[in-house]
Amino acid sequence: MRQLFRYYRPKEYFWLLAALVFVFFQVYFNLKLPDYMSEITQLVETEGSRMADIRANGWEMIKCAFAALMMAVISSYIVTKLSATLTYRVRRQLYEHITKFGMAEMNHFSESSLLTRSTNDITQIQLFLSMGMQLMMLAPVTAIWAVTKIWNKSWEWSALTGLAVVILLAVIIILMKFVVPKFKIIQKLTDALNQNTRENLIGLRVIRAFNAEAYQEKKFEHSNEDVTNVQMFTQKALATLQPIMYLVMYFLTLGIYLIGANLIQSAMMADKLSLFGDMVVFSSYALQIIFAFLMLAAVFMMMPRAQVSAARIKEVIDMPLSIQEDDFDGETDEKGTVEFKNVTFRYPGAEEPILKNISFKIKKGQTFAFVGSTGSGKSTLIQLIPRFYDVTEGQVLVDGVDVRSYRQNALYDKIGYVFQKSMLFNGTIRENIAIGEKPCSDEQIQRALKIAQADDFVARKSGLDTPVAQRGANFSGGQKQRLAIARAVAKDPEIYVFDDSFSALDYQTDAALRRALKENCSSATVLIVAQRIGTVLNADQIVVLEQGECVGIGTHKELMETCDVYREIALSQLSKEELEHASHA
Ligand SMILES: Nc1ncnc2c1ncn2[C@@H]1O[C@H](COP(=O)(O)OP(=O)(O)OP(=O)(O)O)[C@@H](O)[C@H]1O
Repeated sequence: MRQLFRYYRPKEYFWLLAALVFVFFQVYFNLKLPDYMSEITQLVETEGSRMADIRANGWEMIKCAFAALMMAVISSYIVTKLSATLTYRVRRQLYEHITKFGMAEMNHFSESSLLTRSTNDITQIQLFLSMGMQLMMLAPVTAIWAVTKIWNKSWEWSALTGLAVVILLAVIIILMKFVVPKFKIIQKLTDALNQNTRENLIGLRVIRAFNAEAYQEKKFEHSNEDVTNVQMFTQKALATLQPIMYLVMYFLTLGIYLIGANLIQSAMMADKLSLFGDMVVFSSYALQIIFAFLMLAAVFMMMPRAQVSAARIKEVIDMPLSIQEDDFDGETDEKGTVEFKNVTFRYPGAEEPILKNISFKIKKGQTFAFVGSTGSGKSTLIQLIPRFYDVTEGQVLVDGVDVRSYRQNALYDKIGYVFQKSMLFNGTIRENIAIGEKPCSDEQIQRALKIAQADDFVARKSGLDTPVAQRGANFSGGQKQRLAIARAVAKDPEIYVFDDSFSALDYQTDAALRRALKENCSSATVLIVAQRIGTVLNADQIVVLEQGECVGIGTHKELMETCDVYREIALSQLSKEELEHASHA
């Protein structure tokens, strides 16, 4: 929690100090009220008092109460503003750090946990700062001031007040012992609940199609019940605090009046009136002290929850980045080359390597295709080029330079990566295609759409201004793929990486798209991961992967003669005649 305060700038500490001064005056006015009460009581009890005096004291009381209210409003305003500023900055830093996360960090936390941490956990902190900071100032000032006011009155009254405070503290400590450990559990369970809700919403159509509502609902109910049970426990425990507090307060008032009655009875006639006034004042101050301790208790109740949240946020902010960028700006003599040198790769935490000792070099303008059975490591291999993961052994070089030496942006500038699952963002087609830092004119976008065979269906909709729903929900799978390809083309990169990006296209569109790419982007290097032999057989070189090992590199013709795995894949898709024909074409 303490570390959160480093997000404040020096001038904001001044505002904190100002809030403290306002709180100080608020307490001053609050604690002046019983003095006037005592004055009024004495005037009422004294024979021959003037009504005007009583009214004047009453008027002073109103002014004091109003002044205390004003001070409270101003200090709340300052504290609320300061807490909102701090949480804004924490949220921004959290977001900026998360955007630099590699896949390893994303897998470590999971998306839903990062979402909970960026929203719910930050709200906990904001709640604590806005309410807690105020109470933290108000409580000690009130308690200390009120104690000094009653210090020199009867010791019996003071002892009784002390006893009430001790009882309250004991109750609070016992409650905290039970409740605080549950806060950590609540945040963890909220993570799980969010994950469940998110999964259910994203997979709603699958759930319906498979009549799996009952099953998913049961899973959801389970998470929901877990959170509810723990929350019920904490709420029930905390709910006992209020009645106990009132009980202690009533007994304290009763005790003060009982002691007061005895004192008045045994006092001289002349002292009786002033003792009565003291009793009224004392009971007011004693209640203020009890309230102050309750406020502190509220702070201590809120603090552990906020501490848990702060620790969860800190865990993300302090997470070292597995991908540390270097400072090479990407200016190279060699252009458009990709080289793998004895690359071995193991996923973080996995025992077995997924890629074993892979080596090849792609020259500028060449097309390399990667084939192999599912799970053979094709996607993993190409993910090493933009450094989504770092190699375990060996080197990946782009334009002759190790990818680890690049500034991330400089490396990304060279690569147009089209993912296996096309990702479109809420907005328009124009915004989705001209998404990068480089400015992109409408002509460039239209050209990219044409190459990606997407111009027809975009024109049939509302052109570049066609709205795109979240995740591109208003487009078909093939349309989404074409838009994702157009996004890469508009970037005009040196190197294209297509991770099974033609799978949702029909054969005709697939062929037309590859032809258009060849005609318009002939100088670009292309890497294609594909399942269809038809997509890869015209590639300059085909790399065949089998369980993470490279079992063949060559042209379609060469591999048909030399590589059993390739021949098997090819023959499972096309007949001998078709393959013969394709090889000669
Ligand atoms: N994030 C990950 N963490 C751990 N293992 C992973 C991860 N992603 C993939 N794998 C494993 O790595 C292996 C290779 O997966 P990869 O996605 O590279 O295969 P692929 O050849 O592209 O398959 P497909 O053709 O089905 O897309 C698989 O066994 C998979 O289980």
